[in-house]
Amino acid sequence: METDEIPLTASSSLEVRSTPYTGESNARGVFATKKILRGSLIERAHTIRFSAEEHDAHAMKTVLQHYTFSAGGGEYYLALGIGSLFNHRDPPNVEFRIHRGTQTISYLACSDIEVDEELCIFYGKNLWFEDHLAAPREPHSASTLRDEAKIGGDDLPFSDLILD
Ligand SMILES: C[S@@+](CC[C@H](N)C(=O)[O-])C[C@H]1O[C@@H](n2cnc3c(N)ncnc32)[C@H](O)[C@@H]1O
Repeated sequence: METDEIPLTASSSLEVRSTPYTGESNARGVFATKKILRGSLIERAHTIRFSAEEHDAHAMKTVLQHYTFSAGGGEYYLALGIGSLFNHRDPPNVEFRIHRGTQTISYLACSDIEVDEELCIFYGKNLWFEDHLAAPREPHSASTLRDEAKIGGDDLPFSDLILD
């Protein structure tokens, strides 16, 4: 197989595509190539875990600060593979959970996802970029799955996590 024929992900239902709207030089996002049903496990990413000291002294001074999941309690996780490529949307169509024991992060569909739809997680309310996927808010919208499941606080970069 020629190099340019090798797909950017080996998954049969996901594809990494260019997302110029995010404004980075090599902007990417994760898209569905098949319909994904609510509740489906999309990905289980292995991670690199590091401490608050390592985060504050090193990671937060680099681009890694935009990729790091904070689990509270001085723990930070960098997801490997496509786990670091989900863009932000509120409301999201993907929820994530950090599994401390296995140092993994799982990503689950929290709504049905159509072919060619981008898969997005919720980063939290304090964003460090202009949100190009922001949807106009209903004044009295019903709570989402995320609101019901929320455990983290808004002081965390990613406040939508569920720990085990
Ligand atoms: C964890 S990375 C996501 C993957 C990233 N797009 C890439 O290609 O490496 C987070 C970065 O993606 C961009 N991003 C994510 N969601 C976005 C959104 N809704 N609107 C604009 N930029 C977004 C921001 O630049 C943010 O710092």
